[in-house]
Amino acid sequence: AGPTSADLMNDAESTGDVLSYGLGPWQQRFSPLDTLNADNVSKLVPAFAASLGGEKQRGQEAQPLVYDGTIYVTGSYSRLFAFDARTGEKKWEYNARLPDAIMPCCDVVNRGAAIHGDKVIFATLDAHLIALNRETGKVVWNKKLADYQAGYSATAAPLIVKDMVITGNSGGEFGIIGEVQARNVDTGELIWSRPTIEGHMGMLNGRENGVTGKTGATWPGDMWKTGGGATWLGGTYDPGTNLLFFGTGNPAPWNSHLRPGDNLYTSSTLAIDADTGVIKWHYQTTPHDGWDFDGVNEFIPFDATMNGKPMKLGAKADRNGYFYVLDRSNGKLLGAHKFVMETTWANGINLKTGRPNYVDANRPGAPAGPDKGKSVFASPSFLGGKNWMPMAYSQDTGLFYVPSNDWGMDIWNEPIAYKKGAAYLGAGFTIRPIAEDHIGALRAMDPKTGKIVWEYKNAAPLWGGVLTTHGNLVFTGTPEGYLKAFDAKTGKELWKFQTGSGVVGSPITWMQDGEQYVAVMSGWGGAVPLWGGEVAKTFKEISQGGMLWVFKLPK
Ligand SMILES: O=C(O)c1cc(C(=O)O)c2c(n1)C(=O)C(=O)c1cc(C(=O)O)[nH]c1-2
Ligand SMILES: [Ca+2]
Repeated sequence: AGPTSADLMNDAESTGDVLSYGLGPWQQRFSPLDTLNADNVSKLVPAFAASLGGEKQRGQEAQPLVYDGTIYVTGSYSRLFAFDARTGEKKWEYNARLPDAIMPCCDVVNRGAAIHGDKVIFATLDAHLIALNRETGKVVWNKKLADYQAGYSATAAPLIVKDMVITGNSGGEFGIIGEVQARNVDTGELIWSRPTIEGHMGMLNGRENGVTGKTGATWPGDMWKTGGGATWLGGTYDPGTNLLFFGTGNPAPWNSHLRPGDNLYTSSTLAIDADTGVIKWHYQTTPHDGWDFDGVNEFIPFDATMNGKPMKLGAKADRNGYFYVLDRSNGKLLGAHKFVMETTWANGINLKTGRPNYVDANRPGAPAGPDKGKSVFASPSFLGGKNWMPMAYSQDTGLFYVPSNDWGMDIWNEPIAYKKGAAYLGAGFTIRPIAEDHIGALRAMDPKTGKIVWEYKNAAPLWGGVLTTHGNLVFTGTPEGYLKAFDAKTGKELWKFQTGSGVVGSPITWMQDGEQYVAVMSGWGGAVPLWGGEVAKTFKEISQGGMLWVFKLPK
């Protein structure tokens, strides 16, 4: 019959499969396996590889799933594949056959699927949610999430909680309205929805379920009607508090002078009641964002002792360059630490108010008046101190492994008016490196002190997810084509393998036939080659690809 919702909640402990994005509802990306470890990882070799094929090979950001001898993985252009987990032979392929007019902002990516019972489910770039039969790849149901012609799309892996499939949306660069939807996993019918911008109505079981915030409170005039705040990275779930944690993206348009106010609930983390879709608390990382600092980054629950007290915590490495630690039961800020080289837009975060200490001179200038079109240098760049690529938390070392980037940008504002289905930025920009020797930096961060315990610097921006294991290992990929393994305690590089194209996917590990396997997607793409300015030019020689690589120790 396949995995149940209870099996999914147990995914972090069950090592014979990988049932969910992030390896469990907390998405710590921590595996208790240690058959493969810091002493023997240097011997790791490929077991097999499998191509996604297709004429157009682009950004492969997916995390594979493994269940009952099958690897399920999504590919660019909204495709889903089932491969034999022992041989790599293709079992079936589903291609969503997208309309020409889709409007993804940042490449034709997809980050993964979800499985439940006899179904495997994923979201598409034309904003549909599709459930396929796991064995055959045939469509069981197909639901429209939103209107792609208004700029909506979907790139995140769905999350399954209590027989509901929970999705975010994309389109913040087109003035869409961010939303979280919960649907019946068997039928695809909507159970509840929660918009993220104040003034918009939620739904529960076919009835109206409360307006999200008070109209006009933090947005001028009608700006809330096209306010952005996309939930484009999906969410995490804490069974203990029954809270879903969804980050929200940039306010629309980017030009902040057109929308004075905090612009709730953009660039925030929302804690949402899983049963009703009601917002229980929110924490806004960048109030009145003017730099495209989408706050979508994953909020990872973890338990730790702080100031001598055992606490239910959550951490988020934000696009704006600060690493936040909150009490996950109430959203109270406990710590905020810079994790990148520089944050020119703010001098730290005020722990009492929870607000950034803004450096006003480094906000891009107003579109009219004396500061008209004034360009400023800002760091991090709009692609972030950290973008979509998920960090990992080791329950052994107590450290978060954060895939981060050190870079800045020239950014200026322009006038803009909303037009359905058109880009809604009101800003221009060029990204620039800020260090001689690197852009990417994998950083091991102590969440209690904010101390960076070790770092690995990489020439190209890091754009792949991280995995850590009880074998004292940390895995991540590089645009230069390597999957690398590091010692989790010291950061020493222990192993690398050249996959033939940039690695921007998220690695996984599992036990099969008494051996520990590791798998990752290879295939360069995502936002950097499209939006990276000076940086994109430097790395334009990286080859495209679309391969699943699977590794194990020799027998
Ligand atoms: O506001 C949005 O709706 C939205 C969506 C997405 C997306 O769905 O991939 C990205 C962004 N914004 C974004 O700002 C961004 O830097 C970005 C990078 C990537 C990527 O996959 O490489 N997606 C997105
Ligand atoms: Ca965005």
